[in-house]
Amino acid sequence: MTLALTPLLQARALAFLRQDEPVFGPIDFTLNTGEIALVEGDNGSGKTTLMRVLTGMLRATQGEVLLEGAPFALDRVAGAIVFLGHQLGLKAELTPRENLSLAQALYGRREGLSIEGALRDVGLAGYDAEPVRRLSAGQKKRAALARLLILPARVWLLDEPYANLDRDGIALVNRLIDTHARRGGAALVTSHGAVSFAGDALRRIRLHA
Ligand SMILES: Nc1ncnc2c1ncn2[C@@H]1O[C@H](COP(=O)(O)OP(=O)(O)OP(=O)(O)O)[C@@H](O)[C@H]1O
Repeated sequence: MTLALTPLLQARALAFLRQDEPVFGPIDFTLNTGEIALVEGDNGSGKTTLMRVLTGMLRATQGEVLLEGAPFALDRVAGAIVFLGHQLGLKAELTPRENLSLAQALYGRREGLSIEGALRDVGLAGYDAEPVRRLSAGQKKRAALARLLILPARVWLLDEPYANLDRDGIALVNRLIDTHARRGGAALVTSHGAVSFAGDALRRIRLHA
């Protein structure tokens, strides 16, 4: 199937300043359906800050963000963007399965994949009834990856998604991103290494400290 190239996320002259000092930008980029962009930059160059601006956690100082062609609005973020950051957003006392049910209650449901299926895909079958606090760091990351799969949002913002993962887990992240892009989603990924997406859809956005 050939998907029409539709802009899912656009930044125009986007910049963030702290106490009048630029943290990043101004930058321009367009992320279309099926595209994967790698956000590169040294420690402190503003990669996480950019992610926070794109999820609405921080307000841009300059420029604008367009979400599916329309001006960024917080009430549209939940259905359109899913963020995987350093904080995984999992409730420690709930099991992975309960966490995923809660996420679907809040942010909607993607058709065609059950919670059990998603947990199986990320290698957590058998751990789905353990509270998250009893999982290893890599297993927690896998539970957070399963959340990407069961939500309808087409834009994935992944801040260091490879952290705490073994080789198999790193390959899993690459596979999930690649499949998501092929199905018409898009991903913006920060990483200090380990990126090897299949296909030639990878683009690069460079931030300077
Ligand atoms: N809450 C905060 N208050 C003040 N300054 C902050 C805050 N968070 C980040 N910064 C500063 O903003 C700059 C960019 O930080 P950011 O975390 O976005 O960088 P990064 O590119 O993600 O870095 P890394 O590669 O180390 O993860 C840094 O100089 C950092 O010290």
